[in-house]
Formats: sequence, C-alpha cells, structure tokens
Amino acid sequence: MKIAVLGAGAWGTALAFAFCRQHHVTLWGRNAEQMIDMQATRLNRRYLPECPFPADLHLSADLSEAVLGVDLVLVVTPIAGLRPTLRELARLKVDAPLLWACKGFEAGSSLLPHQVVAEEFPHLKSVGVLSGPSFAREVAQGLPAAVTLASENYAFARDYARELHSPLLRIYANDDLVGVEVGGAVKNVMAIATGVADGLGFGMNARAALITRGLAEITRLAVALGGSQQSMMGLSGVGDLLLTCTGALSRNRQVGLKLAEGKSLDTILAELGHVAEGVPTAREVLKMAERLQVDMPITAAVCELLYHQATPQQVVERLLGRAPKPEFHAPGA
Ligand SMILES: NC(=O)C1=CN([C@@H]2O[C@H](COP(=O)(O)OP(=O)(O)OC[C@H]3O[C@@H](n4cnc5c(N)ncnc54)[C@H](O)[C@@H]3O)[C@@H](O)[C@H]2O)C=CC1
Ligand SMILES: O=C(CO)COP(=O)(O)O
Repeated sequence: MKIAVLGAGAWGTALAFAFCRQHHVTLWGRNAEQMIDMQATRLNRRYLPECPFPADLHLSADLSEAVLGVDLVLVVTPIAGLRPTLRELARLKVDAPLLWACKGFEAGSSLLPHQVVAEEFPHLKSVGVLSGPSFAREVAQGLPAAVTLASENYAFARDYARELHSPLLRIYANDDLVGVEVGGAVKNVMAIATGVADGLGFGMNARAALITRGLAEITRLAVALGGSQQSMMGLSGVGDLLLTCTGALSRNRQVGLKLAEGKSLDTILAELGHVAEGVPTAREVLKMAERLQVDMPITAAVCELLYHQATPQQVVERLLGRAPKPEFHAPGA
C-alpha cells in the first residue's frame, strides 16, 4: 500500500518506521525546516532522537505531494491538530481511507476524534482509529507491540488490520470505535493521577488501587457514551491504562510526577517538549461526565490540580475522605 503518515512527532515517526517495512510510506510534517533537518540527518532530532530512519522512509513537508495517489492516510497529530489537518485534506479533495492515532477529546467541543472526522468528512465510510499500548520509542526501536484498529465499518477494520499487521506491530480489529477512543483518551488522565500518587510516595498498593478505580471510571464513561465494556478489557482499555500509568516513557505520567514536586503546569509542559493529551482532555472528560451524570472522582481530582490551584495533598485528602461505596453496584440494585 501507499501510505501517508501525517504528523512528524514521536508517534507519527514511529508508525512510519513500522509500516515502511512492508509499505511505501511518506512521513509528512508541517515544519519545513525540521523536515529538511530530518532528511539531512535521517533522524527526528526533536521528537525521537535515538532512532535513525530506515533507508526506505520518504519524507515531505508538502501535504499535497505526501497524499498524492495514496491508499491510506494516517493522521498522527495531537487531537488539537486533527480538525485543521482534516480541513487541509478536504481542501485537497483527498478521499482515501483514513485512520487516526490521536488520543483525546477535542478541546472546546468535547468531541471524540471520530466525531470530528464525521463532521469534516461526513461521507467517508472507510475510517477508523489505531490505538493501544504503544510507546513510540519502543515501536521505533523495532520492539514488539500490539494495537487495535477500530471502526464502525468492521469490514474496513478487518481488512486494514490485516494489511498493516506485522510480527512486530500486531494489529487487532474491533468494531467498538467509541470504547477504543474513550479508553485511549481517558487513560492519559489516569496516568497523570498515578504519577502524582507515585511522586508523593504513596506506594504500590495505592498505585494498583488508582489504576483499578481508574478503569472503573473509564468504563462508566465509555458505556454511557455507547461503548462496549468488553473493550475496556482490551488493548485500548486495561492494556494502555497499565502501560501509561506505570511506564517511565509516558509523558502524562511525567506530568503527574512533576506536579507532585510542586512544579507549575506551564513549567512542566515547557520542560516536556511533547504533547501530554491528558492535560486538555481531563477538562473535556469532566464536562462530559457532568453532562451524562457519570461519577468520575479521579478525573475531577486531576482537574482540581491542573486548573484550580489545588495542591496534591488537598486533592488526595479529598479523594481518600469520600464515603465508602459498593465496588460494583449494591446487590439487587
Ligand atoms: N508518543 C507515543 O508514544 C504515542 C502517542 N500517541 C498519540 O499520538 C498523538 C501525537 O503524539 P506524539 O507524536 O507523541 O506527539 P509529539 O508531541 O511527539 O509531536 C506532536 C507532533 O504533532 C505536530 N503537530 C501539532 N499540531 C499539528 C497540526 N495542527 N498539524 C500538523 N502537525 C501538528 C507537531 O509539530 C509535532 O510534530 C497524540 O494524540 C498522542 O496521544 C498515541 C500512541 C503512542
Ligand atoms: O499513548 C501512549 C502509549 O500508548 C503514550 O502515552 P503518553 O502520551 O503518556 O506518553
């Protein structure tokens, strides 16, 4: 297949590496200067400095050139870049099948990525998300990983999962687009919370409790939005939640660790140099939870920390001080 990967950050670069083993791949980035540097050094020095480019990876800073005659477009910008990128694709009259790999709810609209795609490309039916436990650096180093390709059009998910699948990047098909997107979006919020708890030295018991109750929270929201509970047991549910809450490579977890050190959000984001989707997404998830009357206390606590100047200690006291309740639901309820 001829594939255009749009977005030359860590994850776009890593996916381009993975797919160019079997396909003709062009990695497009919006920053022409950076793309010239990448071509000259065959390295993404800004976002993935330790991984040299495979010889057969093509690069372009010209979107029209990158998408010319492609069989698949894969958008790997942060969620904030999804809509602007789709609008550029619409302007260029691109109608190739479309996948995206961004994780989050769109800031302001609180829409999931597939809803943004439906607004910008209402007639395109071959669309879906690629999501799951996958740190860019490990994928770029050729270490094995498994992800989910979810689409409401299951035949599309099945066929493109088969096309993109390889021994090092195993791809599973799923028809639960909502569940897979909610899992990928909200685990980032839970990773911030887990980073805070770990940074405060609360120990491994507390970490396991947070991850488990985080999963309960994600599941409630996913089901309220029409997703399937089963996906929460899958790669884009518990799989990505575990990875991001415990893995040192997670940027969202790093945000939490630095919040626990008492650093301001602005300082943390400047130090990070990468996107941390859990930061804008936490606010949208809380809005959505309030609208749907879904109980999401960990998300609310993360929002208190990020946006209401609460200290980590205050937030933890409030979370631990809540009244006891049934783990699942009261018998007979
Ligand atoms: N890094 C990882 O391990 C993984 C990241 N993701 C998701 O992939 C998405 C991208 O993440 P990363 O590549 O890691 O971020 P990053 O922070 O490494 O790079 C972001 C890239 O997006 C570009 N960008 C930002 N706005 C854009 C726009 N409007 N148009 C075009 N390009 C734009 C930036 O120039 C930069 O190249 C996020 O939603 C993230 O949650 C998903 C799985 C793994
Ligand atoms: O989504 C990811 C792994 O699946 C990457 O997580 P971070 O954005 O927290 O680094």
